[in-house]
Amino acid sequence: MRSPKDFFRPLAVGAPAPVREVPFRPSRMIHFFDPGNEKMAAKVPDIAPTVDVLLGNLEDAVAADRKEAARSGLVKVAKATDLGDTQLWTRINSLDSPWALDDLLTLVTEIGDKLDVIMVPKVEGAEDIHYVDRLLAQLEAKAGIQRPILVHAILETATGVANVEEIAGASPRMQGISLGPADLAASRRMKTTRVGGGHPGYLVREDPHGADGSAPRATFQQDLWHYTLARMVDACAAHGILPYYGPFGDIKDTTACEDQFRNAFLLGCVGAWSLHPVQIAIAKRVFSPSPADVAWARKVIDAMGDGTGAVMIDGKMQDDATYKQCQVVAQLADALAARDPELRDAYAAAEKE
Ligand SMILES: CCC(=O)SCCNC(=O)CCNC(=O)[C@H](O)C(C)(C)COP(=O)(O)OP(=O)(O)OC[C@H]1O[C@@H](n2cnc3c(N)ncnc32)[C@H](O)[C@@H]1OP(=O)(O)O
Ligand SMILES: O=CC(=O)O
Ligand SMILES: [Mg+2]
Repeated sequence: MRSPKDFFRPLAVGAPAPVREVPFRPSRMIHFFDPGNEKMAAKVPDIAPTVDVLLGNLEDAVAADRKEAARSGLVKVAKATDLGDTQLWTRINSLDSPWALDDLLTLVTEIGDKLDVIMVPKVEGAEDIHYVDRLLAQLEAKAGIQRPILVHAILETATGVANVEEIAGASPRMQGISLGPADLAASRRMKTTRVGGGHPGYLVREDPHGADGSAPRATFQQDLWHYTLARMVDACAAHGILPYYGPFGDIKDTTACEDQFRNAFLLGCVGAWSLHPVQIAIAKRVFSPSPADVAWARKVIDAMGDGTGAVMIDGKMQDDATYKQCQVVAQLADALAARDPELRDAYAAAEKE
């Protein structure tokens, strides 16, 4: 572990100074595309303005013989496209793969000034982040990059979950963590073959009831991911970085996708991955607080003055804690409204009601 005194020193001579606070930029959906797939890459100029984050994926879902095409495709897209204020991220290959080193060498030297965040898969502990941290500093110095590229970890191994707190605090570059339910299920030897979401077998059953205890008993499906997500949210909040739900693989089941995303939103996540264009609008809807909730939050903030004491609003007690809850909602709304004029108008209209 670096001494707290040295934590914010660049890790290579000539590298930019680390950030002291993770900038909060809207990232309701991290939209995955395969930069080596010409059809998908051609859609980037149209998709970019509709998403908060565009991510060129180099890892899983890109076949081994297409890894180099994906890497060079991302360089091409980044150089050719003006993304405006949409962030550009990449997911590199895992650190034990034959491709990760070249991913970092190529991307930082060729398009490091355009990349906001590098997503690192299968992070197991702080040592993985330390490795990427130092290498990025060396490459940033070599390429003359002026602002540090941030790092995002995927939580998708049992060891990673066991070490999530140290991962979250491993470097000032840490921007956030996403839950990776597919690899995590495999790593834990869970018996689901789905990418995220629930499972009909993971349930609790109502107690026996009726005259002889034989009445039909309701079952309630439970959330397989609740424990990990909650633990990840706490680790992120404790270290001032951002938590995300990851992929939902049943593209056709837009209802269950929305439910899973909403659980994550309510629990503290700021966004989720969109794997297909149909998931973009779902993430946008879910990870933007509703106009009614924003109007309520502002009403409480106004009524609470300096935030101390207690007041009643519409029969509900408000005090310092609810004031802080409402500030979370209002601050998120302000950040999203600054990026999204439609949302800004919806929030303004709801406040007038
Ligand atoms: C499991 C753990 C993980 O690691 S998840 C992250 C890794 N996986 C990914 O990144 C998957 C990304 N998504 C995809 O590859 C595709 O969406 C998959 C799921 C294969 C479905 O593709 P396909 O069968 O073409 O769907 P479709 O016919 O409904 O597509 C309609 C048009 O939309 C396009 N499209 C599809 N996905 C994207 C995308 N992510 N970004 C941009 N465009 C996309 C398709 O190319 C298709 O275009 P067109 O109408 O034929 O011109
Ligand atoms: O990479 C994501 C996952 O779920 O695995
Ligand atoms: Mg994975």
